Amino acid sequence: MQKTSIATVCLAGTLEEKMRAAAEAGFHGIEVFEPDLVASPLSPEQVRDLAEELGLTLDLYQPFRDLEGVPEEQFQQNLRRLEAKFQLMQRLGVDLILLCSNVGTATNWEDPVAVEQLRRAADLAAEYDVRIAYEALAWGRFVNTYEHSWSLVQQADRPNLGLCLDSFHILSRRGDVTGFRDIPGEKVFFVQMADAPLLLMDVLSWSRHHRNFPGEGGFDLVTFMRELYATGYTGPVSLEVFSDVYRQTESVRTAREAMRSLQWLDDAQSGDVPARPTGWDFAEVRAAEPADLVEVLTQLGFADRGRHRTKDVHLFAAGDARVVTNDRAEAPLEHAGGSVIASVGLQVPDPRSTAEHARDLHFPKAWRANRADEMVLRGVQAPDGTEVFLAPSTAAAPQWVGEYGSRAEGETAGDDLILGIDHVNLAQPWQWFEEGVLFYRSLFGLEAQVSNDVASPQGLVRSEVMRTPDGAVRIPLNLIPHGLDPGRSAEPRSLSGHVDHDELRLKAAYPQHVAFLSSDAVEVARRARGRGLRMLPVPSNYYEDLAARFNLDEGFLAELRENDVMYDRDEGGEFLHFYTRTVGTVFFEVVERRGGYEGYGAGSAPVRLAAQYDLDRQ
Ligand SMILES: O=C(O)c1ccc(O)c(O)c1
Ligand SMILES: [Mg+2]
Repeated sequence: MQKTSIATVCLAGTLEEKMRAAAEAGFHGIEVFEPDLVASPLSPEQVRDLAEELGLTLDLYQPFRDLEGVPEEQFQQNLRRLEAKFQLMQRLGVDLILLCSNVGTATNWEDPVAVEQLRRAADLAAEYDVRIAYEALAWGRFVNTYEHSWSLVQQADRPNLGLCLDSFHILSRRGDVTGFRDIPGEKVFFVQMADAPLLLMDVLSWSRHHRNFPGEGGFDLVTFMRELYATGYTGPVSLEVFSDVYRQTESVRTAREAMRSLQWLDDAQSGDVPARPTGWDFAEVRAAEPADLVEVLTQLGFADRGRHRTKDVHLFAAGDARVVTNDRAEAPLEHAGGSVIASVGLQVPDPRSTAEHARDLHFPKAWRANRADEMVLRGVQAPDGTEVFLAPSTAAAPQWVGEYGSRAEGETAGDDLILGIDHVNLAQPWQWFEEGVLFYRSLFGLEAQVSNDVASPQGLVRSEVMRTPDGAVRIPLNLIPHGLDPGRSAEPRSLSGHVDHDELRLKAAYPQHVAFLSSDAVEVARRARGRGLRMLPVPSNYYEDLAARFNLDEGFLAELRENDVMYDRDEGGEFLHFYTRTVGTVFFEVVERRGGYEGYGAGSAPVRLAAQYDLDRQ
């Protein structure tokens, strides 16, 4: 990897805390963001000494604003302002300054005037051995593309005047990065990387609030890096992320996430794609009231495959869907009145190499005590605390199934209409949503489907599905809005080691679910009702709306309505699904996909959330 750097604006805390966090995470250097310095009690000399002590280089001083394209008198004032910064930079020991394209004070723009002023600024900088990196802000008044900034830099023709390429400014405007080929690498003085969710909003607000780290958003940063390296650029790759989330989360954790994002980008850019999971091995649900869980699973058609030889857990199975449940009430869950998807098992081609990859990315390990004669699954902890176990890909029943019960395998198969796990929906505390996206992308090569917002009575739930291209593994991540946040603070979770009791308790406060794939959802619902299952009730208004939206056969509609089964249709095919009552905070869904339907029942999620909210309050 090339030299790594991070802008202090990415991190929470004081300048000193930011610097310590960057060093702790292993960054080579930092960009000093001016407002952080101005607000710091440290003198420039002390900042310089602290950097040296921490082993950090000070790579860039930024930003300098609104210099060019102004009337001469104003320009002279700007030069004085600039010179003061050069003097400051000498005290800091920084020799590169970032100059943003003018966003306000330039009024009668003419390229030649700006060129001449950039040239004069560069000549002044040369007296201080300073270099200037000119950055086209996406909302620059006249210069807002890198092509334009490059044209001005070329015309100004000074060795100490070059470009800063910032992925956000370029990709937010759908810039064409193949144009980098026209720029010699040595004229790129600095590179700032940021990702962002693909939002439709003005670029300034998008940039100032919603940037995130590479791999957490929707930009094609892989192509960006390839084109950048093709110029021969060898300078630092720096992160510059303005984020409402990361400004308030623990800085060491954020810095580690930032470093991981660069590792992912480096791997991805060199064509290194992680081995993808081939399917679900199991889901583990723990409840304060395990008997309730057992009841719902049994009613759904799951067979009790017995207790584990040595642990207080039970296996329930139907088709290839396997759910492990706790036998005894767990104190922390009881306290929260909840339940939790404690872990999931993913089948991967080579668990050992996925585990090694997890270690390289510094994801904490998940541990389970095992006896010598038991199959050991390697595990890793997702940012939300969910443990993800790595099982070998297999078409047959996994080997560990033999550790349960005494009955011969296959004797109690469960309902034959249930085929396997379709998806596992994991609620994400707001401060770790982005980390969740990078976790599944960097470790498992999952891809993010376009996100959407789902209305709930307690706020908007942002939902983003991480999935394998073939759909074998789908993990919708739901960002829990503040209204639903049970008072969880942004306190750092332990960065290594086991999910502790507090962790479990907090996680148990969020609704999560496991969805099973079936070949006939209406029939599964009918049978389950026959066994006494309480479904999530669907209001009559929903079916009237369905009738209006789709020209459904009367009999079919009645069948859906009688069984509380919901319906959706798109170009690909049809979707039928229903939800069970909630046990603590976990519930189950049964889905049927007809044709090439790839969604999750858009339109039904708000109805589900409202129904659950209603039940919760009864
Ligand atoms: O939002 C800004 O003003 C701003 C400042 C400096 C940068 O490097 C940048 O990308 C944006
Ligand atoms: Mg920038």
